[in-house]
Amino acid sequence: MMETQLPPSAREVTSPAAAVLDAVVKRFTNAKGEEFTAVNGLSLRIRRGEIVAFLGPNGAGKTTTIDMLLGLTRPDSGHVELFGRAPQQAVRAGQVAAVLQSGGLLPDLTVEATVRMLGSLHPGADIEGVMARAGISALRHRRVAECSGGEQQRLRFAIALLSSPDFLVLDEPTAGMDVVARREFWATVREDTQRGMTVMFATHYMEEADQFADRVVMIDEGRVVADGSASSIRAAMTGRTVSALISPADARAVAASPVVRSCVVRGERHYFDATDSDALLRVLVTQTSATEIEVAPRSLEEAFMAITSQGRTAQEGPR
Ligand SMILES: Nc1ncnc2c1ncn2[C@@H]1O[C@H](COP(=O)(O)OP(=O)(O)OP(=O)(O)O)[C@@H](O)[C@H]1O
Repeated sequence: MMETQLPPSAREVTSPAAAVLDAVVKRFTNAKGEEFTAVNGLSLRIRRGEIVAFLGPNGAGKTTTIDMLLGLTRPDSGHVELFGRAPQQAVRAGQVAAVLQSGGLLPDLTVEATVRMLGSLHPGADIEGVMARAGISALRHRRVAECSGGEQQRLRFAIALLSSPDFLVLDEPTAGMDVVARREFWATVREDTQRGMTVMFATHYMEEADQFADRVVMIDEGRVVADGSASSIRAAMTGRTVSALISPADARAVAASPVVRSCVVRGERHYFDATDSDALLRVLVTQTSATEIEVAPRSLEEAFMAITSQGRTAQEGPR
C-alpha cells in the first residue's frame, strides 16, 4: 500500500483543489483468491465550488472511489488528497462530510435526538440551523424508523452539515426515492450549495446529473470515460437516436448493423443509438416492418449508454 506525493507542479499551493485523485488504483481479491481491479488509474481534479455528478454503470468503481476520497480505504497506488491534505486529515478537520446510501441511523431515536447526539461531536454546531436547512424541523419528534426513505436521507444530509463542511460527498443519496422525494431532496441540497459548498454525487439517475450538476464525470471499469458539462458530453457524442415499434427478430438484425452503436428497449419501443441516422432509417424502412419511426437528438442517458460497457451489453442482447 503506497501513497506518493504529487509533484509541485500538480499542486495548487495557495488554493488547493477540493479534491485530487491522481492515477489511483484499487484492487480487491475475491473469495477464490482472484485479483480484481475496481479502480484502474483514475485521475480527477475537483475545483472548489463545483457540483460534480459521478456516473457509471453498476460496478464501475464509484463507491470505491468515494471510499478513497473519504479516507475509508486507501489506494494500492496513486494519490488522493482533499484541500491539499490526506483525506483522513480533511475528514477529521470537518472539511468533508458524506451522505451515504444507507446505515448510520438508530431507528428508535427521534430526528432531533439524532441530530443533537451527533451534533455533540461538533462543538458549536448549529443544531436548529442544520435541521432547518435540511428541511426536517417539522419532523423533529418523529422516530427515525417512522421516517420515509427521503426523510431519512434529509436527516443524513442534516448530520453531514453539522461540521459545516466545505465539501459534501453524496453516494446515490436518492436511491429508492420516488420522483417527488427526489425533487424535494435536491431542492434542499441546491439551496445549500448556493453558499459555495463543493459537491460530488454518485447517481444512477441521468436527469439528476443533467439538472443538478455543473460537471458530469462518467466512469466505466474504474476509469474516467467522459468529463464535462452534460451538454458538452451530449454534443461530443455525435449521432442520433432512432426509435421504432419493431419485432424482436428485426431489432436483432438492425442492431447488428455497423451504423448502430447500441439498442435498448423501453416500453414497446426499441431505441437505436445510430452513428448515421439516415442510413439506419433506410434500413428500417426498406428491410423491416418497423412502424412509428422517430428520430431524436441523443440524451445524456444515450451518450452514457454509448460510452460505457452498459451500452455494449445492451447491444449484445436487444430483446
Ligand atoms: N470489498 C470488496 N471486495 C471485493 N470486491 C469489491 C469490494 N468492494 C467493491 N468490490 C468490487 O469492485 C467493483 C466496483 O465496485 P463499486 O461498489 O465501487 O462500484 P459502483 O460503481 O459503486 O457500483 P454500483 O453502481 O453498483 O453501486 C465491483 O465489481 C465490486 O464487486
